[in-house]
Amino acid sequence: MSDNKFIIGSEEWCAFPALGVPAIKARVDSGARTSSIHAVNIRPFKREGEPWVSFELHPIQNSRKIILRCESKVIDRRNIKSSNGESEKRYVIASVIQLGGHAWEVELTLTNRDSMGYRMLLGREAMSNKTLVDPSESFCLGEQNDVEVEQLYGVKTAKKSGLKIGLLASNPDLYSNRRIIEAGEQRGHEMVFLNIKQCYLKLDASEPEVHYRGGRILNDLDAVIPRIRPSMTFYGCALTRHFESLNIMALNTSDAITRSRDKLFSLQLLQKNNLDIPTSGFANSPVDTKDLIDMVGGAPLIVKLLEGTQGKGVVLAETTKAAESVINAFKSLHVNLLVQEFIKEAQGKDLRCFVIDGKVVASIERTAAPGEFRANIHQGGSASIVSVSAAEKQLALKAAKTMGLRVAGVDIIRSSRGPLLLEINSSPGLEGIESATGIDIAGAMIESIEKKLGWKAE
Ligand SMILES: Nc1ncnc2c1ncn2[C@@H]1O[C@H](COP(=O)(O)OP(=O)(O)OP(=O)(O)O)[C@@H](O)[C@H]1O
Ligand SMILES: [Mg+2]
Ligand SMILES: [Mg+2]
Repeated sequence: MSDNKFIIGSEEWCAFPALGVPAIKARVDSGARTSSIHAVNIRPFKREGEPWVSFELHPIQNSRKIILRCESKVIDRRNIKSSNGESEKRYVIASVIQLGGHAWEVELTLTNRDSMGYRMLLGREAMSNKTLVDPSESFCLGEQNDVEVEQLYGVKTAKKSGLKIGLLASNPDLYSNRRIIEAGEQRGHEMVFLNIKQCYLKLDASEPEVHYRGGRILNDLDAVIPRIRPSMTFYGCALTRHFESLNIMALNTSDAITRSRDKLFSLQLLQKNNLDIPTSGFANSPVDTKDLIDMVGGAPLIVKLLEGTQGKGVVLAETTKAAESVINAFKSLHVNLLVQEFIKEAQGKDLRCFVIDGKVVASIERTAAPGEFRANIHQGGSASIVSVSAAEKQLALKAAKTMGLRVAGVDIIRSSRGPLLLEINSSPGLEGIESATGIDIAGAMIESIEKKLGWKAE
């Protein structure tokens, strides 16, 4: 039976002549049914009435130095479950694989394998009747070193190019947005400012697209940085989600942004994960106002609108009477509000920790203007450098992780019972914190994209 089968190891070098790929290292995995190959910026198109795709392939593991654009006829679209259990609809192509001296046609699904070690996975369907696997061996059909592989690509090597990164925002003149564009360009990338309102979406099972006013198609971006203002949350998150469905990386995902924009939901998520927050209460009916006030320890207390920013919806009620009338007044206007214990001992100060990729990259202390308890810069607060304790750092990191944010501005208030989380921002401003600390935070944000996409400067 196995007479004409040949043995392969757990990794092998393959080639796909029709795709213009002279060498790609594959992980051999008989536990996987289908084979897949790394593909980004996948663009479906029609050729002589038939469905085709063009895609970019970075054939070298953990590197984007070499980029090939490949084209192939599409033979199917299929739901594939990846190793992390998530299902994804993928294009399927057929191509002749060369392995050692052997060649035969295999099916490949196209997917972004940036987060995987290998740019290609050889599954059992492609092996059947051809090969036997010896998992204890590697490169049974010959090894190739980096230099040889790069030489093979020599002629085809695209000139070293940066990434193409879209900034999804509203105002290009804002300090934070200017800095992000500048930092990306400084690091050698092509930065595109995209006004969220001018993007529109094509929802289609086989050809999803994002268009920009005037008709330009934005499917060729490598990554997007969503900087969605609160009033644009719904549309901005839908747009970010659409980019994600095109396999374009979002620095913060639409899910995480949506989650963090709901203050009540965020607090629930934080307390569920045992992270300390000020005791807070939420009720539907004014009938419960009195008890709600008692529940958080009575006046003085804080009343927060669920949809406030820059400190605008945060009120300090000094007495029980004042608290009752403020709460009932808001209730009669049908706005959702949160009642919260007042952390008096913070004396109008709070901390902002800027978290990127599981690290606190910068922290400042904000101090409220005289006579004010809100430390927001927009309320006249001032920023200064501060050293934060290990416990405070831990709290900030856990909070960002709980919310699923790769980039987060975590606000912490120092109470007599330790640091408490106030809120977590998915589009934290850069001006106050960069000027107080002198740290290149915009650069660190771009670096996070580079890392995630395996891009390295020459
Ligand atoms: N429970 C509290 N006790 C004492 N001070 C508080 C409390 N909650 C908020 N503050 C103060 O009020 C400020 C604004 O509150 P918070 O951050 O919750 O509101 P915001 O409107 O969402 O602001 P942002 O612009 O940061 O999103 C805080 O930075 C802090 O200084
Ligand atoms: Mg806020
Ligand atoms: Mg705040």
